[in-house]
Amino acid sequence: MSIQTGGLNKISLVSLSQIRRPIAPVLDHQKIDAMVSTLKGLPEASKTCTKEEAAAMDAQLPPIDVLCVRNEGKTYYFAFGGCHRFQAYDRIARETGDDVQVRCKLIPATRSQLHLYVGSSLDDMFD
Ligand SMILES: Nc1ncnc2c1ncn2[C@@H]1O[C@H](COP(=O)(O)OP(=O)(O)OP(=O)(O)O)[C@@H](O)[C@H]1O
Repeated sequence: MSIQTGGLNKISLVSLSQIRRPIAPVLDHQKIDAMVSTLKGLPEASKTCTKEEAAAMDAQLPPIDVLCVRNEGKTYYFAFGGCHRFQAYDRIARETGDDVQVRCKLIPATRSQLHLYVGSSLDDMFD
């Protein structure tokens, strides 16, 4: 649980295709395999977390913190963490050919807060 979402209990579903991920991840592919297994409800799901954690997660991945920014009347979603969970969702989307719903904790943010993360690329974020 992050500092920003410690007090937010609500979990929202946002389409994978709607979430912008400006920063390229460094990945552990075994972890992604295990997460994909979790999403598919397969037994090897508990490889990268304890059995108790996996059971508590009820065959789901923990929600990902997603910034939610309003700009010119539209809502934009940005994620800077959750790299491995996104890769797992990406794989399921590729395999099924469908957009998938991502479990998120939405954090309302302003343009200037987003600027802290992306710097001078801010305007490119809303293309
Ligand atoms: N196979 C799995 N099944 C279910 N949950 C998992 C699995 N592997 C890890 N988790 C849980 O998913 C959460 C995120 O894991 P982790 O931080 O390793 O990946 P991440 O998605 O890249 O996130 P971050 O960018 O915050 O590091 C943790 O709470 C972890 O316990």
